[in-house]
Amino acid sequence: MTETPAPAVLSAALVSRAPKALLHDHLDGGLRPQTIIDLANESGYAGLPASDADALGQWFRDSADSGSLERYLETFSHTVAVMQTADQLSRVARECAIDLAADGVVYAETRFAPEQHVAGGLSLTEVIEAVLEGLRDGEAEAAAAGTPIRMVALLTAMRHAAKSDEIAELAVRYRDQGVGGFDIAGAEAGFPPSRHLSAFEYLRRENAHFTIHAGEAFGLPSIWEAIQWCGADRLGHGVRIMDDITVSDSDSADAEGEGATLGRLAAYVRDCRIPLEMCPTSNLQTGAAESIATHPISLLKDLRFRVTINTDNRLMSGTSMSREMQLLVDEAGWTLDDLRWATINAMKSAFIPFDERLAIIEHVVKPGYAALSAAT
Ligand SMILES: O=c1[nH]cnc2c1ncn2[C@H]1C[C@H](O)[C@@H](CO)O1
Ligand SMILES: [Zn+2]
Repeated sequence: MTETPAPAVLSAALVSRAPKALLHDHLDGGLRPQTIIDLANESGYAGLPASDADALGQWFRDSADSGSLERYLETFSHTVAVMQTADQLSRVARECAIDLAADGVVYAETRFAPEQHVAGGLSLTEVIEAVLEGLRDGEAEAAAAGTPIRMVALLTAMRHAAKSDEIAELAVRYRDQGVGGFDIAGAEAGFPPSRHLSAFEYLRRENAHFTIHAGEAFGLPSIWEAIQWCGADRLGHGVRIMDDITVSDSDSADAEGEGATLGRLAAYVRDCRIPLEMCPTSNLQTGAAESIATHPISLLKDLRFRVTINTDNRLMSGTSMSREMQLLVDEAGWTLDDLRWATINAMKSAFIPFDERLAIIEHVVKPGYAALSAAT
């Protein structure tokens, strides 16, 4: 993005200090392995594939590394199994806020599907309230530790199920209490966004925000429906927008994206500044991309799409915001200016009011990057 030469190396220490904004992180995909073990022991869940934290973490990473979204999603049965009481949900949410803050994340939206957490007898509202309480506790602890973070929850409906109307209503009911918006997730092929049209129409009537997982395991029709039928504010992943971009020969798009031609849908996404919640490591695991070096995120950055960097599932991908950023620096040549740009993109696209977004950009993100630039 910049004309100035990139520093030779952006060290891990420097990247970890950079302020970060995270729009796409699943609460049930980010548990600490030791917490899963603790909660399984306390609740009597006997289904874990390993009893030692390191081995369990490795099991999640390996099992999620299958090249298939459907198989990737199977690993969530273990995390969801230990998120069925209010205490369990609050603990996971509190630790999510603390872990993200310790990684330099200053603003995060974490998403979860309330309907997956009622097997232990909780109501949907009890699930939501337990998560919100944990997020508030985590924010307070992070602030006390000198790493303030603003946490927002997104409510997800599972796209194969039929709860989206109810979950959308809850997203509206809790919007002034820490819920920023709505999402649909789960297997994409065979479950187009338009299945949940009534939920999206309701949210639009209510002036509420939503994002849709689209263009991850399925291509342009899914992205097109998400935007043009459903009216999504943002795209979860959206990596397959590449199917509507022609690069004249594979190496010819230069650092400004010259040499690339956009189809109508890609042009619309760029023209309307529709944010892309991109999750590089997750895409390698589900087969949506081949390598970090060739991941579409870099071409989309050069073409000035509204690109953001995200973790998706920190447990399944063994990742963090710092790691995702560092991979882009080391393997795709991203600079500190690029990281700053993507962070501001994310803040501009956040599901909090405009004045609050601006305050974080002006008072946290820009000064943070200025201090890092001065240090390089
Ligand atoms: O990357 C993803 N694509 C589609 N669905 C996903 C992805 N990561 C997690 N999920 C699902 C599994 C979780 O149980 C659910 C709610 O967070 O969302
Ligand atoms: Zn996701």
